[in-house]
Amino acid sequence: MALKDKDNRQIDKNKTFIQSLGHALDGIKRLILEERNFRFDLIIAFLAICLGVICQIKINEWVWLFAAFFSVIGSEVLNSIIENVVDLIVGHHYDFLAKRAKDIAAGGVLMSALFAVIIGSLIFIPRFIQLLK
Ligand SMILES: Nc1ncnc2c1ncn2[C@@H]1O[C@H](COP(=O)(O)OP(=O)(O)OP(=O)(O)O)[C@@H](O)[C@H]1O
Repeated sequence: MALKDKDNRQIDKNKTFIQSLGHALDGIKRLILEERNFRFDLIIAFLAICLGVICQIKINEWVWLFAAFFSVIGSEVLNSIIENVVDLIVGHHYDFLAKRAKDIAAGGVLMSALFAVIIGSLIFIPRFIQLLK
């Protein structure tokens, strides 16, 4: 068993896979509950999957779609980590380095979102054009 303090707060390493999994699921729950942009990404991903099923996209298109999805999710996760670590270090004070770190992290999210828009457009726009013909 991992060591816990009187308030049941664990600070040492996980001892079992189940324990690690529990904390990882806690992290995902926190992202969903606390990060508005993360929820928005999940909704967009769900709509893209529905559209992919309706349009019967090819296997290589599914691969690109999921690559785009996980690229956005990955950068959102990195962005959240940076925001939390910066807030932990700086607290509620204006700090130029804090601004720089958070703005760069947000820039990373924007770039991966752009990548996802390009992938989505390459897959779906030709099909919409086909439908209009
Ligand atoms: N301690 C700070 N010092 C200086 N600027 C800060 C600080 N905290 C936040 N900022 C600025 O405010 C912006 C918003 O910060 P915040 O922590 O609210 O991110 P956020 O709104 O949660 O980001 P996201 O839109 O990705 O969810 C940052 O991008 C940064 O420009």
